Amino acid sequence: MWIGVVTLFPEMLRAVTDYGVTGRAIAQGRLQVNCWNPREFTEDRHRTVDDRPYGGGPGMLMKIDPLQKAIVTAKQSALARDGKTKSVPKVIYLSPQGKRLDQAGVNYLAELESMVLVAGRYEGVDERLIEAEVDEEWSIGDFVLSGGEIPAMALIDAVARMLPGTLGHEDSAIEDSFFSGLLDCPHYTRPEVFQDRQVPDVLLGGNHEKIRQWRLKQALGRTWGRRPDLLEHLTLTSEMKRLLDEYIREYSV
Ligand SMILES: NC(=O)c1ccc(NCc2ccccc2)nc1
Repeated sequence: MWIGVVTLFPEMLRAVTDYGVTGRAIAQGRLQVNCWNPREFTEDRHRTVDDRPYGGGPGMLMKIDPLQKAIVTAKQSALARDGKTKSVPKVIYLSPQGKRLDQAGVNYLAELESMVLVAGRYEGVDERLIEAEVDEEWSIGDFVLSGGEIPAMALIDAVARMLPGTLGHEDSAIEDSFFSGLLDCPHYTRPEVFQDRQVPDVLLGGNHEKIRQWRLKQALGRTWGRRPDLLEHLTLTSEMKRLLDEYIREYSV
């Protein structure tokens, strides 16, 4: 997948390009991340990228012209890259006003061939730039950050995990609770006893079917207890209903 990022702080993207699962996906050629800095597209002596809002009020907005030039250049670069037929990259703006990102949204974005992520700074951008250049607006949560770079990197990371060949153990994405719509089950590793706390016996037993059922029951129970709203959107199999009932009965004793 080809991802362009329009940002005033391209160095921040090293957090995903130089480390971990995302860094490996890039090293293995499964993911490309390129940055374009609006400041490189300014034409004034002071390389101005922000301006005051019409109507007054606190803070500044990103200037339209340098931002638009950066977005257009990123899109052209996506289309000019060598290789097979290319679709025009989707331009995505990260903002608190966007659609809430969840795993379903990540799965949808992971299917795209390319995208340009626009990381806003200051109080955001001129609405006419959004109308003229942005295809989709997404939010990683109901809170305001000082810039869209961290949301952009969160999106890149979540999408990169879904690319084929990224997760060594293919099942881990599928077992990812959010992939299944449930919260994750508890996890344990050595030592067997930590501060008098034991690892659940079933996990030491080696009976994979019992372990699968225990993990599913724990995931269902935790979702029921911590995020009942997630359960509302799920169709439970008869096995899931049985396991959740067991959990609730044990929980209520
Ligand atoms: N919740 C998010 O995804 C998010 C995205 C960006 C951001 N800060 C930059 C910005 C501020 C105001 C308007 C547009 C962009 N903060 C949070």
